[in-house]
Amino acid sequence: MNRPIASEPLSPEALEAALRAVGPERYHDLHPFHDLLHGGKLTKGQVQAWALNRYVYQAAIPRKDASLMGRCDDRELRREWLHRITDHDGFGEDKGGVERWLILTDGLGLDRDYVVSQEGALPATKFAVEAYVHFVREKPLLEAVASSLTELFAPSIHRQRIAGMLANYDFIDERVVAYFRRRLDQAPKDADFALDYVKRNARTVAEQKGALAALTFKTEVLWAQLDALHHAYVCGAIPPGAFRPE
Ligand SMILES: O=C(O)c1cc(C(=O)O)c2c(n1)C(=O)C(=O)c1cc(C(=O)O)[nH]c1-2
Repeated sequence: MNRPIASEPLSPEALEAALRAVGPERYHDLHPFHDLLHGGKLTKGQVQAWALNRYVYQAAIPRKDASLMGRCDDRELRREWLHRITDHDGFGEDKGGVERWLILTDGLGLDRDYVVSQEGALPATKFAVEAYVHFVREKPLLEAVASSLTELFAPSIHRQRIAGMLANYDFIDERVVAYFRRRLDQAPKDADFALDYVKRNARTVAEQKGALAALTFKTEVLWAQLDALHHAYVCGAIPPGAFRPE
């Protein structure tokens, strides 16, 4: 639950504490699908399904960041936000995070064109991811920034994933987990900047409630994707047209 905000705005420190408290209650590291994934309990086909669906999220991140920049009058914020797009799409020699994700799906034996086409992704994955892009495009800028704050909680799940998947699956190697190693450096810088921005700019009770609600919304975007994976690939209710492991 979000901490209730009374009639007085929180201090920046108390707001930070309230934002950080969302993670232990709602972040997707708590989802049972992640226990299965990191604990080596999935078949290769189920891991393929996760990677192929998660590609939809990866591919949308630079679009949502471009949306955010497209509506931002603050040059300093744009300067700081810009590298998020190149982190994923690449710049010059660096082919970027989307390419590293495709190295992961290549390593799992998935056909690149099929992954990139997103044809085999679950309906709920597409809806959840697109809801995030729309949220960032349409909500107040402060809430758009706050919705990225799940990244405060990402390094710990990336560390768990690297260690768990390397230890538990013979089809996972360093090349496949390179995406997550890179995020260990990138995510904390992004999250620190976004947190500082939210603390400086969420001054009224309404703005602080909006920031907390944005972060909660984002945890739901992530949770819904894992619910869909669990339903389809653990419970076995694969929707028509979605990827079917061999
Ligand atoms: O593997 C994960 O659990 C995870 C979570 C998140 C997140 O919390 O949104 C991101 C990422 N990874 C990630 O790799 C990434 O590039 C990323 C960007 C964003 C964002 O909202 O801008 N979240 C995340």
